[in-house]
Amino acid sequence: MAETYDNLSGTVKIAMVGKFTGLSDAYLSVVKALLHACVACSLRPSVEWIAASDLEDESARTTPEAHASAWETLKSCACILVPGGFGDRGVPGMILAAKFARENSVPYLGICLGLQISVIEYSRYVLGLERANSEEFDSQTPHPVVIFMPEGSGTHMGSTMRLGSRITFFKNPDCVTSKLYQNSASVVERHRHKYEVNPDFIGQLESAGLKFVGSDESGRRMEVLELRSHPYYIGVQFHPEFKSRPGRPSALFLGLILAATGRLQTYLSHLPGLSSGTSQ
Ligand SMILES: NC(=O)CC[C@H](N)C(=O)O
Repeated sequence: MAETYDNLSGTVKIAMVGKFTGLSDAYLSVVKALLHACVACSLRPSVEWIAASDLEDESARTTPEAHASAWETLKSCACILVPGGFGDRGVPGMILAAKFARENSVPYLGICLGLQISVIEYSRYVLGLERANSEEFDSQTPHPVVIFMPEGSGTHMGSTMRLGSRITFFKNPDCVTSKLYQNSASVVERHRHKYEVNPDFIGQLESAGLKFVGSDESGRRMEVLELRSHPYYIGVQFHPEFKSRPGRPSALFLGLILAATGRLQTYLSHLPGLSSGTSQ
């Protein structure tokens, strides 16, 4: 691995947009997953850490230099990743980053909170539901597009969090996510969340172009979203970074880096045929 790393030629700039307050190893797995995916593409990752709050309009008034620099960095990156997180700090900035990615065809991967951010962004700016939000950030929102999961975790005692390995079924084998998981019909990935997409808004969001291509076995809990009219815009409720390994990069991180470097379509066209199996 070390030898391979030394021989990497190019660099790919990845914008990581998150809360980033204080020291945290919460993003370590994400950084490693990016490394695994980049090495598989013979590239070095250059991770640009962008504090989401610096992207917010408020920051233009209070800390104009940080605001300008955050936007300059975001615009210089080949792809954008919004990782998981809890709490409302930086959420408006993450929404702006997702909007920027969507409107400018910049490859985007939203993980857990990052998926929920995409749903809020799309609801506000495409459906026109100005105050759409997650109940986590605004319990009074008139448009709760992300809601608290009523049952929490039934199988993991003592926790309101939905945790651990669970299966996601792809509704349509033609979606980019299923293809990246080697054309699997389903995939097992790890979870860690309390909120989920509100099923009452799925119809509206899908009619407006945001497709929910993967769900749990009930079909009501959304696990994967894609924007078809975009080179790579994927949100996942699970955490694909936890199962990424050197030499066996996570499919969605690989997809992000391939899209960022203009190689995704070629890669997808060389995949094996449809399988009815589960990707582990
Ligand atoms: N791990 C996460 O990103 C969690 C997202 C969100 N805070 C939730 O609880 O659902």
